[in-house]
Order: sequence, then C-alpha cells, then structure tokens
Amino acid sequence: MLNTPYLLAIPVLLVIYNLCGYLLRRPRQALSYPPGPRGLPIIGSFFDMLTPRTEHDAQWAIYRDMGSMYHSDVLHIDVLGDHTVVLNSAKAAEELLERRSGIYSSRPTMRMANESGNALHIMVEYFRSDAIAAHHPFIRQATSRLLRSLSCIQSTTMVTQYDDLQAIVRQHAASIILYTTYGITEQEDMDAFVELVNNSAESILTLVHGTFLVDYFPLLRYVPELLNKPWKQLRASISSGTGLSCFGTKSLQKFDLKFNAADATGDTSDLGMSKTDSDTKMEEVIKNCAGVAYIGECRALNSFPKFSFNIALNITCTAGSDTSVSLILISVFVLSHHPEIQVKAQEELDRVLGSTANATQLPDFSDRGSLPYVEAVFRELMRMYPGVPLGIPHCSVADDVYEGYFIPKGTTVVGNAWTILHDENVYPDPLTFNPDRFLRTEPSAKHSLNPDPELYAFGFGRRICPGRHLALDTSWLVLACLLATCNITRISSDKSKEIDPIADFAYGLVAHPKPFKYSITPRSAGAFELMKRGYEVGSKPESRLSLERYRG
Ligand code: HEM
Repeated sequence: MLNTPYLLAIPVLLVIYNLCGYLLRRPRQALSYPPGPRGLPIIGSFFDMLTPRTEHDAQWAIYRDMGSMYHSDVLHIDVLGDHTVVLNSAKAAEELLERRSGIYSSRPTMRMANESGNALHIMVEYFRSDAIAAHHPFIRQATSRLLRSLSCIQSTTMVTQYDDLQAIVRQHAASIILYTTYGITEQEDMDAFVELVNNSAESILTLVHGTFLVDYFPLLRYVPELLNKPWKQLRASISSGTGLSCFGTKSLQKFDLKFNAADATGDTSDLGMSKTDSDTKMEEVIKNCAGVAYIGECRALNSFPKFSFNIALNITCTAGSDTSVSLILISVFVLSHHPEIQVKAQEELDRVLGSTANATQLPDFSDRGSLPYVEAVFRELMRMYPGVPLGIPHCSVADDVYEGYFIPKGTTVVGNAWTILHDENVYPDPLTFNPDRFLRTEPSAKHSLNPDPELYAFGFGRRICPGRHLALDTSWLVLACLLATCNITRISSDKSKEIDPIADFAYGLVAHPKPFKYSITPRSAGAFELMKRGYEVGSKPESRLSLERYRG
C-alpha cells in the first residue's frame, strides 16, 4: 500500500511532467496555432473539457459553436500540452486529411490501427465497391432474417418496443460482419460473439472525443477475448477444411500463412513453434485488423500515464456492426416522424416492383438505379445523422502550416463530420430532413450544392472507412425492404412534438437515436407474406429466443 507522502507526490510529479511537456512543446516559431480557447498556462483548456455537459452539448456542437465564436473553420485546443485541431469545414478536412494525407494519416496513440497498415490495405481491397457484389447473397439472406424476425413478433402491429427492434437490427448487423470477416455463419456462434461485444459495448457507446475520464475500463477486460475467440474459430474452420471465403481467410492466403492441426486450438501467441516469427507477427496483425472491423480497438492503458485528454481518443470503435445498427435505427426513427416521405417512397417502389397488394418480390440491388427517391431518402439519412459525428481522429506525423497557422507534429486532428454535413452554404436549410435536395443535383459532385454525404460520413483520406461499401449496401437494402413492406408510425403521447435533431440523439463515438416509441405494421397481407418469405422460399422463421442476446 502507498502511504500519504507517496500519494501526495503523484500530483506534484504530474505537474512537473506536464510543465516540462509544456515548455518543450511551446511553439518556437513565429506562426501561431489556429484560433481556439486560450486556456491557462500549462494545463491549457483542461477545465473547459471537464465542464459538465447537458444533453444538448454534443461534442460536435461544442466544436461547431467554438468555430462560430472564433470565426474559424479550423480550431486549436490545448489540454495539458496535447494539441488537438478540429476541422469544421469540408475544405479544411479535404486539404489536410486528403491532399496532405502523407502527414495526417496516422492515429493518435493507437498501436493496433497503426500497425495494421498492411492488413487494412487488404481490407480495403476485400471490401471495395466492385467486390461487394460477391457478398450480396449473404446480405439478402440476413435481410430476409431481419424481415422474418420483425414479422414474428406479432402478426398485425409487429414491433413497438425499442429493445425488440434494437435486438433484431443488432443481430442483422453482427451476422453480416461476422460472416464477411470470419466466415462465421452458425447462429449459435454468432450469438456467443455478439454477447461478448454487448458486454463491452456500453462503455464504447459512451465515448466521444473530448469527454474526459470516461468509464471505459470495463472494455479492457474483454478485448483479448473479443480478438481471440472468433479468430480461433476461423483457424479451426480452416484446419478442418470448412473455412469460408472471408476477410480472414483471404488475408492469410495473401500472406501465404500456413496452418497445421495444432493451430486450431491455441492463441496465435502460442504458435511460434510451427511458424516463423514473421508469420506469427503477420497473423497477429491480421487478427487485430479483423477485430478492428468487428469491435473497434483499444489502447488506453499505454497512454494513461500521460493523463491527457487524448485518453478518450484512445479507444475507437470503428465497430462495423455498431455503426450499421445506428444507421438502420435512425432510419426507423426518422421515417416514423415522416409519413409523407414514406408515401412518396412507397409510390416509387410500387411503380417499380408492382403494387403492394400483389407484391411478389422484395426490392433488390438490381432495382437500385430505378429508385431515385429511395436513394435520396438514404442519402439524407446519412447527411442529417452521420453515424460517427466526429469521425475517428487522425494524427500528424510532421510539423505543418495551414492558412498561416502552425500545426505541430503529433497533433490530434478531428474532422467534424456533423458540422460539415450541416453547413448551410453547402446543404441549405440543414436542419430540415429533405430528401428532395438530392434529386436536384448531381449527387457525386464535390464542391457543388448538396454533395453526396458519403464523401464525409465515412472519414477522410487514407483512413477512410474500408467497410463503407458493405455498410452502404447492407443499410440500403434494409431501408428499401422496410419501405416496400411496412408502414412505420410514431407512437407519441405528445403528437405535436417535432423531432429535435440534436436532443433526440445520444452522441457517443457512434450516434444513436434515444429509445423511441413507434409501430411497424405490414402494408398489406401480401407484404406480410413477403416479409415472412424473404428472398428465399421455405426458410425457417427466426426464433424469438435467439434475440435475447442482442437486446440493449
Ligand atoms: C454506416 C456504417 C459505418 C460508418 C458510418 C463508418 C464510419 C467510419 C469512420 C468515420 C471511420 C474513420 C475514418 C477516418 O479515420 O477518417 C471508419 C473507420 C473504419 N471502419 Fe467504418 N463505418 C461504418 C461501417 C463499417 C463496416 C461495416 C466495417 C467493416 C467491414 C468498418 C470498418 C472500419 C475500419 C476497419 C476502420 C478503420 C480504418 C483505418 O483505421 O484505416 N466500418 N469508419
């Protein structure tokens, strides 16, 4: 046990440590940092970051307001000597994170993501847009299961409980990620892995850049298990000759990593005997990379002694499953508030697929080009509610100068996607949910009015989300199928209440709508049959029991 004098010495040492850091890191050049709060000597804006927040104080909103206060789209914040630069405009984000990606493509103290460079390259390749079609059969199958799960809950008004919906959507997203990453298809296995992630998810969801001393420690307990368990299963399936083509097997093939029967039983760290050290290291990198796709990544303890506000950045949840869950839940939430948009989309779907009363088919990827309004609804959902509102921070690896301001090496750089996607000069009347904005313009045009939100919602430059094509196809199909088969209605005690586009959302690293009341009802008896049948004829309905693990 430490006695009192030793305990008192700790804060003193921390102050000395940070004083040295402050003196060493003070700009020694004529240029100043970008505008931002001045803060106090040594501790910088430490206390500002500790200020209690209300639910209206989403971190992206704090940065947006700071931008207005300092009349700048580029902000500088210093906390205990750590520099953060926030980019509040597409122009600044594109210039620094894309055109100068040689400087701004590292991650702040995120070992796993940084060391995973090679394997992330394969992930980009594996999930590239023209390769995603290979996954369409499984995406259709997972969507069938989602529709059946919805239809099983009740026959007329199918879902009204937020927990039910969340469980169904989580199961759907997890099944797609587990299949594409590890080749896992058995329901039982999926349930077990999802339960593991759920146990850690709460701490992930509360994290956001700029929050301080958040309760993230429970997450750390789960990380090795989260990484090792699905990987062991992948290796066992390869050894037994039952392995499916997925990111894991493709990466191992690419690096020509060999297996023997013994490999199937242990952790990669125990396998030095049968493989060369470089093989073992490479396999570890691929395993971590797969884990980044599934659960995110964490390296909090290594930088804890720095006691800096970057601590909250050190856990990132790129979690392919959680981000996709967010987009689908947001779709249901927003549609329940906009019956007029559902009617318009349904008219388009009925024109293309045949009227709902005689419905014989669900919308499919081949119909996408014929459904411009559904596409516009999808784009507007991504714009209005970007799933990762502040992106995932990048880090600079060299000193730089932007518009006359100095950005030192080692700065954490945050692209404020929410603010960029609500810039009124680019998206007029940004707080109104208006899919029509995407019917008027060429959707992919950058620097025009209403550019495609995909350009900003998935990050920037070399670190742009490699899973975006998978996420886009997966979520589009769910949206199109829900619109084609269901009416989504808001259940509200206060009918006059409009959506508050800020307060009705919980903003962690990933944004989610707060629990809401709604009903999902089949549009017709034909639509109900279609939901039960899904894309494949004669499949077994999903049991309600298996959803238990997916509840919040
Ligand atoms: C709607 C769904 C999704 C959204 C909104 C989203 C968003 C993002 C964002 C904003 C980033 C940070 C990019 C940057 O640093 O500039 C990111 C990174 C990443 N995402 Fe996604 N993502 C989604 C789905 C997925 C899926 C389905 C996968 C896996 C198949 C995935 C895998 C990753 C990985 C591995 C990274 C880290 C890339 C790196 O560090 O280089 N994401 N994502």
